[in-house]
Amino acid sequence: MNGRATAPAAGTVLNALATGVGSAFAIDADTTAEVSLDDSGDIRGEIADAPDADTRLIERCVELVLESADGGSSTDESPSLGATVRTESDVPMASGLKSSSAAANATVMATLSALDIDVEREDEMTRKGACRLGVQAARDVGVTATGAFDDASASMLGGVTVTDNDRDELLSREEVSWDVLVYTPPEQAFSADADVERCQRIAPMAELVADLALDGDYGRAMTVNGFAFCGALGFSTDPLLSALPDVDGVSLSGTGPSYVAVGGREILEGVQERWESLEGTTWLTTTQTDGTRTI
Ligand SMILES: Nc1ncnc2c1ncn2[C@@H]1O[C@H](COP(=O)(O)OP(=O)(O)OP(=O)(O)O)[C@@H](O)[C@H]1O
Ligand SMILES: O=C(O)C1=C[C@@H](O)[C@@H](O)[C@H](O)C1
Repeated sequence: MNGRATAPAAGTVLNALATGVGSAFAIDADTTAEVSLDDSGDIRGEIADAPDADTRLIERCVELVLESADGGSSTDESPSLGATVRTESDVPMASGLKSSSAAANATVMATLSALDIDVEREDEMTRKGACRLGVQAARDVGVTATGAFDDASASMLGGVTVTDNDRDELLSREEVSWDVLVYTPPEQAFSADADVERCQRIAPMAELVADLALDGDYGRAMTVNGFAFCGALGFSTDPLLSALPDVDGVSLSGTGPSYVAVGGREILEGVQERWESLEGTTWLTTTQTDGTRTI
């Protein structure tokens, strides 16, 4: 009774902290989860290379899947299921690249796979249903401001999504094929610590970004988002300015500290040279359209 799944990280088009509407795109950098079911009654999480990191999110994901699969059929006499869950990730935690959504999706999918439940069959558990369990887990353990259904849906479904995080509703999804440049400074910014009140002050800008994103004008949407949220969250706009005007779009990703840019490959290589003079790491990748998969 083992399951393994991998989920992509994501970059931001629109941060949902201002209005509850958000938009994100899956990128080709993965978090993998391995779940092993047992009859211990305990759920124990581990994060590779981060022995002191908070494992409550992935433990809660396993717990919610077991509860929803059980449907209240277990009795006092039946052995209670337990599990170990271990994640391994290409992207650093709390860096703005949606590692929490990827970890939640990979864990939910790996647990479903260990239980032999197929998310592609409507009568069992849909992909969106699986995604909503991960969002619920994130809310339960307090690692998110809005639930982050935007990040979670991009990672679960692949492509670029626009969502209403107040209602966990998908407003649009499109498969895109972009080159992506990522810059991650050597620090962490936890979404749960972000100043939501300051973000709410830029709601008119967020509404404009949502309109652009829903029109498919993702590049300009990202750039407006970048300037607005760098201001609200106190991050430098220098990486945005050094990427402009050549890129199609550039933004702070999530609640920072990473930045993402999209555009032609050669243009991004030029921006990478400039971003490499900053402290931290940069890498070139692409968008991802398959979303979360069992492996
Ligand atoms: N690879 C992982 N394995 C298990 N749990 C993780 C992993 N990555 C993140 N988490 C959980 O998510 C929390 C960090 O969430 P947070 O939303 O701040 O980061 P993020 O998703 O990288 O940022 P953002 O939402 O800005 O993209 C961690 O404290 C941990 O509980
Ligand atoms: O925690 C949250 O609710 C969020 C965090 C960031 O990734 C944002 O980009 C996202 O829109 C919402």
